[in-house]
Amino acid sequence: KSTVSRYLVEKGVKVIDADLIAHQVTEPGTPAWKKIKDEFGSSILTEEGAINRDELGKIIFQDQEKRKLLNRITHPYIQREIFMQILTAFIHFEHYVVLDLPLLFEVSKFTNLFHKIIVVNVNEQQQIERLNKRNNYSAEEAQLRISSQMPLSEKCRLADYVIDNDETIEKTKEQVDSILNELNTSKAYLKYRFLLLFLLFNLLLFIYVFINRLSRFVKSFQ
Ligand SMILES: CC(C)(COP(=O)(O)OP(=O)(O)OC[C@H]1O[C@@H](n2cnc3c(N)ncnc32)[C@H](O)[C@@H]1O)[C@@H](O)C(=O)NCCC(=O)NCCS
Ligand SMILES: Nc1ncnc2c1ncn2[C@@H]1O[C@H](COP(=O)(O)OP(=O)(O)OP(=O)(O)O)[C@@H](O)[C@H]1O
Repeated sequence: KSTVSRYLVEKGVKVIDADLIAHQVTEPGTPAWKKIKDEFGSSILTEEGAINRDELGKIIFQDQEKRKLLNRITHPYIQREIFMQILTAFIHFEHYVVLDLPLLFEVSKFTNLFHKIIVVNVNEQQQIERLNKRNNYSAEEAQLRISSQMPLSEKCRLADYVIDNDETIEKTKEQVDSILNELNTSKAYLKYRFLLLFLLFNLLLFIYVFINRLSRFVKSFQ
């Protein structure tokens, strides 16, 4: 996913990266950081007080309940930030945004809100080898991470587009280009814009009603 997202950014596409947001919302001193520290103890902190991501990863990828606990702590903050970035993109008249979401199918109930879903597919052997090369994970550690998610084959079945990332990055980029060409010609992204207009209208309506009620409340004391 990240390899495809980096290429999309090179092409000028607005990409919202859930992993990056997950790192940001768990910075030292954030509400999520405090909750993680309270629930998992200071043993998962570095000497500087930051989340020791390797240590926490070891815990949660071996223990489903602890992974669910971490998800319950972090996902509300991640989702809120994702929504804010979508709204910002809309206000900046972005035609569309790409959400880089590792757990779209596992945690999101709103897959139908997405105009198109793209899954980056790779065979499991490649996945393990690349994780080993990038993160120095053992085959077992890589397997634990892979098993913590929906099987890629299932995600491919649910996708509108599947990018086959088994071969060279150049071949992957060619597939991205053809999807972008198809997307840029489709008018269906209007669905996204309508939805955000609707959300913006409701937000403005809520603010108007709230101010109205507040002014009447204040007057009642005069
Ligand atoms: C466990 C943590 C500390 C490990 O950090 P680390 O820097 O090693 O990994 P990073 O955050 O870059 O994630 C790398 C990949 O791990 C996988 N992954 C991360 N969190 C999860 C999870 N809760 N469940 C399944 N897979 C996950 C995803 O494929 C992700 O792309 C971190 O992943 C985390 O805080 N996870 C909880 C928040 C989360 O669910 N993030 C996923 C995207 S929203
Ligand atoms: N086609 C490819 N050929 C060779 N290496 C690749 C290819 N695609 C990705 N890689 C490398 O494999 C590693 C994992 O790729 P990437 O970071 O894109 O995966 P990811 O889906 O974002 O993984 P995660 O879910 O763990 O964040 C990276 O080091 C990346 O450079």
